[in-house]
Amino acid sequence: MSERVYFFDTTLRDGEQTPGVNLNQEEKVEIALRLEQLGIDVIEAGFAAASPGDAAAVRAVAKAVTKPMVVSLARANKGDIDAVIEAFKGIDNTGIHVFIATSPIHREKKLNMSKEQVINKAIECVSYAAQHFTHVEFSCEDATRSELEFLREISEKVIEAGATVLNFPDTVGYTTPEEYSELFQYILENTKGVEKVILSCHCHDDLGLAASNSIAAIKAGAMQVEGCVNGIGERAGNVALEEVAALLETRKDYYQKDTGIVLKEIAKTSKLISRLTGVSVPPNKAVIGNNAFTHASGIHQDGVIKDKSTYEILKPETVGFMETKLVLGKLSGRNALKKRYEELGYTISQEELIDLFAKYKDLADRKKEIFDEDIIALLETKSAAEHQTTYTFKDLSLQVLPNKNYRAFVHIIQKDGSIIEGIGEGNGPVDAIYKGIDQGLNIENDLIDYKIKSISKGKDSIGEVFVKIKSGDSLFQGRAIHVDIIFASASAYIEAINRLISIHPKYAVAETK
Ligand SMILES: CC(=O)SCCNC(=O)CCNC(=O)[C@H](O)C(C)(C)COP(=O)(O)OP(=O)(O)OC[C@H]1O[C@@H](n2cnc3c(N)ncnc32)[C@H](O)[C@@H]1OP(=O)(O)O
Ligand SMILES: CC(C)C(=O)C(=O)O
Ligand SMILES: [Mg+2]
Repeated sequence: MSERVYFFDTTLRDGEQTPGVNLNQEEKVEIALRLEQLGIDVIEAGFAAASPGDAAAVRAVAKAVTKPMVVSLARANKGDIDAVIEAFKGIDNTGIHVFIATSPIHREKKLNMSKEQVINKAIECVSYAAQHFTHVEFSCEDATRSELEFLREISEKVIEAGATVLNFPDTVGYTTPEEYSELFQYILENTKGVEKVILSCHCHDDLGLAASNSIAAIKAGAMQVEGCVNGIGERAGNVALEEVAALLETRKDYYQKDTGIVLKEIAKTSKLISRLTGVSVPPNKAVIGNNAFTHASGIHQDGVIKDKSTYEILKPETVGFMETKLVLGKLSGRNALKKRYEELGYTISQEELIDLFAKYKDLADRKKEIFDEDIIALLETKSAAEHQTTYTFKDLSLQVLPNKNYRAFVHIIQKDGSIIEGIGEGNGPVDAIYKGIDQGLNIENDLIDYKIKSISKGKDSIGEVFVKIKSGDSLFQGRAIHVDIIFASASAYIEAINRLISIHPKYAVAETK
């Protein structure tokens, strides 16, 4: 049978210790209500002794939620404990979290206390707290740099004094999965009265091991895991609770643990906390990052199109995200391109796909991100090419003249494959190019309109050029799209000229030139 793991969320206390984060009462209440939806068992709402504002927020949170137990942190001194008692006066389902450091470094350098003094302080404070609360968590701060025997000794004493939860924090993210699991095994095997309490783990991520250490503790017998949504917290942060929850769900086959977490609430909770704390979620963050369910490479995209389980161990819907995403880029393959066209409502044959894919790769080499507008534009390029009549733009080069004018050398391909060169000078590059085309093709017309706009997003967006030319009373338009707007400008102009010569007898000769 699966055992239950309790989730203790300290986003509102340790999470608020993230440099630069400051949550007011309203924000704490809003987050707490979300945490309740997420199925958190215990919410640490703050540190009542820290300020009158935090005491008020802790109280407001306790009044706002109904299901989770709400606790406040307190140092091992009467003043801090009294602040918690005061904050929770008259509110049910509240508790206290008392801590004192146990490691030699903290005892000697910070507290200036002997082992005996630390134990006596802990007993005195836990006893006092237990007179006011039925839920009393006691934490051995910096447990992972403390002597195991001392942890056992203080644990036995605080259990006797009335502690109901014992927490062994890896305060500075120093431990490793093997070592942390040995700590829990040692406490479980050697501590008198341990069967009466819940053992808890609390991991910081200084060496990137917070999730591994938490899961090792759970495997070794910890029944409660403490952490913050989005992994925020002091320094490198606390373990990201959503990672532990997703792991226990995904690997239930191995860990066989139940939790009260409503996984589909994860995305909403993460977004709210990111917004209210101002701490953004890195795109590659496990479970909640923007890229966590996004596939970018052709081989992976092909696999996911065939069956999502090839590259997804967790469904995005399970944790409240909308869907698996395939992003088109330089590394995508034909199958992903075809699927995107289909999603956009275009039916593409295999032959068309071969042609489009070549153009797509050419575009992807030039552009960082490919948007839907880009691939639709590729289809349009294709149909423009099909309509192509007499002339096609080949290439050009530009010179800046000493008088700041431009000289353009334009190469145009005729239907029979021969190349025409035109040379033109103008006060800008497009002016010079258009004069070069006119000169090469010996065609007179007036440019009536020239418009340019970007089709998709970003600095490397595709440009669309629209031109209108006039010959006699007739107007002819041309349109072209390309990453290079100079190329697009020349192609659009030549397209307009193709239309002109196709209906203008005067230029019929031009076709056979
Ligand atoms: C591992 C953790 O995350 S612990 C939680 C950390 N969170 C916070 O500190 C946020 C809230 N803190 C605060 O607002 C302030 O630090 C307060 C109001 C709690 C205390 O402020 P001050 O009284 O000015 O003390 P200050 O913060 O400068 O120093 C801490 C004092 O508490 C003592 N102390 C530290 N931990 C404990 C403890 N668990 N039990 C008893 N005393 C402790 C220190 O030795 C120091 O004592 P000293 O003044 O005699 O040297
Ligand atoms: C107060 C304790 C539980 C803590 O946050 C830590 O040791 O990291
Ligand atoms: Mg902490």
